[in-house]
Amino acid sequence: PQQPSTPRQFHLGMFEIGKPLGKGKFGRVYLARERSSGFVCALKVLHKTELQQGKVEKQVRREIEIQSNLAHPNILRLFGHFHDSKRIFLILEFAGKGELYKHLRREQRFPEWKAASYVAQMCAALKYLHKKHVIHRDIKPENILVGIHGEIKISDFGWSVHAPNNRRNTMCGTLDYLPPEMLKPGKDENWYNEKVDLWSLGVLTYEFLVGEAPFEDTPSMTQKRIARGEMTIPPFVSAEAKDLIKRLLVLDPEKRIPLHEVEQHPWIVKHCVKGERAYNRTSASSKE
Ligand SMILES: CC(=O)N[C@H]1CCN(c2c(Cl)cnc3[nH]c(-c4cn(C)nc4C)nc23)C1
Repeated sequence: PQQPSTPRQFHLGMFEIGKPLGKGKFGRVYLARERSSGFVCALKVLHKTELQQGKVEKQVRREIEIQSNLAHPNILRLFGHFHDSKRIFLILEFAGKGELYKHLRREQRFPEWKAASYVAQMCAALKYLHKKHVIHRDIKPENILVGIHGEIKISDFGWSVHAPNNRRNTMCGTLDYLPPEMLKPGKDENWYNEKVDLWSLGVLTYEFLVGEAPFEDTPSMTQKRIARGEMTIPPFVSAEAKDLIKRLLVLDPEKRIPLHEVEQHPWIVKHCVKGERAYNRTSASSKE
């Protein structure tokens, strides 16, 4: 009988392991090729002992559960997972142009057309996530990869949760992207919703255009500046881009510009030429 296209069970012997692609907090990622189909992927290897020591097994289980059920061009696919006695293996989509933050550091900052294109793609991905009541909660350049055609893909769902979330979470890593409502732990449980990703999208937009995060400072100063929404946008940033950043970096989560308005924002529309306008432009130029 015909072998099913996506076998239920994966195991290490099915893969030819290639060069190391890099390492995350708890695992290394290798280029890999599935022997029978020749399919190229990224194999993330997590060591069970490290996960136990880091008390992140639940987080990894959640990352697997959430990312396995997502299928969107701007979200890195998790095709499957398997484990042996010592390790857990995640079969991930391979992003041909690697980590976005490396491109950002190399280019210092992105031209407005490129930043707007990336923000529009982030919008599409976040709309898809929020429709499924998934909050990513860790949107930053380090968690975004670039596909072979220059499209961006959100990766690392280690911090994502199903909304509404009212669990106490200890944060690690940079504070730069945390929204104010996640900084001041409420008397009751930490209550926040999808709108935390809107704040992070604002920080990301700023960092794409300026080359550094808006509240970057010492950790204690960063917390203060986030809580007060204290940031300055340099004069080389266009008025439209400044307007969008200001509408996303709003202290009150309910007052942040919603995703469908972000994608209609003049700065996004101006730079993300839709099909027909692009067509008219090329047909017009061919008449010249
Ligand atoms: C937190 C984390 O896992 N970070 C990275 C490591 C590599 N990894 C990749 C993952 Cl998970 C998927 N695809 C990748 N492609 C690359 C890459 C491509 N080039 C040309 N250079 C690199 C590097 N890396 C990946 C995710």
